[in-house]
Amino acid sequence: MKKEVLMRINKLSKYYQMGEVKVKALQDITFEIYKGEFVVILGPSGSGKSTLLNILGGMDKPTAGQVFLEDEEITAFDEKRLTMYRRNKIGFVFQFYNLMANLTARENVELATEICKNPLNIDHILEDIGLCDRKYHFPSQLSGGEQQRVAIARAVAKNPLLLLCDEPTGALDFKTGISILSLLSKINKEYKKTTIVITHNASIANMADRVIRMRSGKIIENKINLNLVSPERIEW
Ligand SMILES: Nc1ncnc2c1ncn2[C@@H]1O[C@H](COP(=O)(O)OP(=O)(O)OP(=O)(O)O)[C@@H](O)[C@H]1O
Repeated sequence: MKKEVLMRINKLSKYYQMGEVKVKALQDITFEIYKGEFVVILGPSGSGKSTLLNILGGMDKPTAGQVFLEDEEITAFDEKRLTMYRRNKIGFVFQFYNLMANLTARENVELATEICKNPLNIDHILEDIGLCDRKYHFPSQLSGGEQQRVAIARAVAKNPLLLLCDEPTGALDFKTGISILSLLSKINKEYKKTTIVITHNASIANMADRVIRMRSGKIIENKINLNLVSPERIEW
């Protein structure tokens, strides 16, 4: 079956001028993301993962190069179109959940869906994600794993084309981390959401359809994972 390209990244570079020194956070990066894939972008601290994710998510602009989502060049968007892009096309999951402390779990998800075009049914997602009996709790009444589930529900409820996850298990213990990875895998398959996870944790790469390895702002490897391991069997 021919794979359809969802996102095309073409000769992307990002430089920061720090006084006399030019920091090359991304150097001439080119790759494609296919529809339905679960991709892990793996690299040590400082390799450029967050810089890349911020550009793919429309939160930052590159120094050079382009990013296309389907046929649209997002790197050519003005601020207004970037806002719509972030709102409607991308679901974000961060290491530290970023929930609103004064809203319940359900309200956190609801708030995100109120401003986007094609939201999914909130209660259905909360049930699917295992938060049915927790939806009227505030973040402070939830464990870290439960808070991350709310953050995932919030991202998925927007019905985005792409889920961007930045170290989604970084603040969690091993067992809870695995349950979050299982959930992301389920969302990828059942909701057919193309998913990119960035991490420095090499074990997580075992569950990816494709692994892109970065070092010093460059891609050093981009390969299909032939030994796919289910999240429940990952260890670190
Ligand atoms: N706003 C900025 N100004 C100057 N340099 C920056 C800025 N953001 C990132 N960098 C530099 O760009 C390089 C890549 O950083 P980036 O945060 O993308 O790496 P990373 O792989 O995500 O690291 P980590 O896993 O620690 O978050 C680093 O050398 C970093 O110091």
